[in-house]
Amino acid sequence: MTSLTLMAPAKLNLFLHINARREDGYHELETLFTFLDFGDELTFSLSHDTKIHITGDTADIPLEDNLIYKAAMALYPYKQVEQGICVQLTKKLPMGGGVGGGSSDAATTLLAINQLWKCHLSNEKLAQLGLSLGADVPVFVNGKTALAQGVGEKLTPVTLPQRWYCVVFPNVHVSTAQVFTHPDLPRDTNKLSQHWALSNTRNDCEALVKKLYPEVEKTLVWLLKYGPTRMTGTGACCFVELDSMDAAQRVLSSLPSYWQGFIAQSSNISTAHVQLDSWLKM
Ligand SMILES: C[C@](O)(CO)[C@H](O)COP(=O)(O)OP(=O)(O)OC[C@H]1O[C@@H](n2ccc(N)nc2=O)[C@H](O)[C@@H]1O
Ligand SMILES: Nc1ncnc2c1ncn2[C@@H]1O[C@H](COP(=O)(O)OP(=O)(O)OP(=O)(O)O)[C@@H](O)[C@H]1O
Repeated sequence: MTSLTLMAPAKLNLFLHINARREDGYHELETLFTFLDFGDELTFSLSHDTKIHITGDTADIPLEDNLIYKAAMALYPYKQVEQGICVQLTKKLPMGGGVGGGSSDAATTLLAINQLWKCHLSNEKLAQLGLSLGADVPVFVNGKTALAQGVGEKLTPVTLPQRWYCVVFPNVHVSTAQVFTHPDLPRDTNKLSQHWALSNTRNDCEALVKKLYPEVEKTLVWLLKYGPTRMTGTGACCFVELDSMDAAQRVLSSLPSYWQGFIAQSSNISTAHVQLDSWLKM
């Protein structure tokens, strides 16, 4: 088989605690990742030459900066076939939105090309290669709901109840590096590895991002009418947790037209992995 279509699902950080800043500037954190059944769509096919081609919704990202390209390049030394790869991207996740779109695209690319180029690398090796592309890539490669520690690479799988979410993108782009280098970011939350309820946790970036981007605060205040609310990652997306698809749909229907949003159900296994398993059984 020479082609494969997989989702690159969104993630939510159900909480994000920052425990310390390391010598290299990266932060020790504890965060609970869940996957959503909504994401970008990527179709991979072997190319007629030896190059890496990306078509579709590539926005204005230069080819060499695209995380899909970087992921393909990371696998290039392990390639066991002559051909290169064509990747057709349908982007549904807001870029720099805190839902991990770029990292998820990179992880899905590693999983797919590992098969098409017959690299035969384990998921552990793919996660290790992925970590150099972004702190969130390993959790997407691993594909299981997890508590992440370290800089995001030490993963402990956890099983969470499936819930519905309405995710809102407030139309502001938050730079992850700006948040992590800001002097006002709290960096001394104590480690916590149980009592993960939304009510017992927080996102340590939220107060700072609300201050820097009032639109994020406005979004959180609006969502709070409907249920427990939080920002994901370093923002700007915010989510509300709901009991049913109908409840999530009601929130989305009332969304002011100047914001974008989507609804999705959480899952303990990433859709990319479910799809890859079915492809392998074909
Ligand atoms: C905060 C999270 O969104 C939680 O899911 C991620 O850990 C960020 O993941 P990401 O966007 O893939 O992050 P990277 O591309 O690896 O890093 C972007 C920037 O964030 C900062 N960064 C990131 C992760 C981390 N544990 N500590 C950091 O200080 C660094 O300044 C880095 O230059
Ligand atoms: N395929 C890609 N899709 C999205 N962004 C990409 C891609 N390739 C490179 N990038 C760059 O990576 C940056 C971060 O993208 P991403 O969507 O992962 O951010 P994010 O949702 O904030 O992630 P995180 O929560 O991991 O910080 C973008 O601003 C963009 O310039």
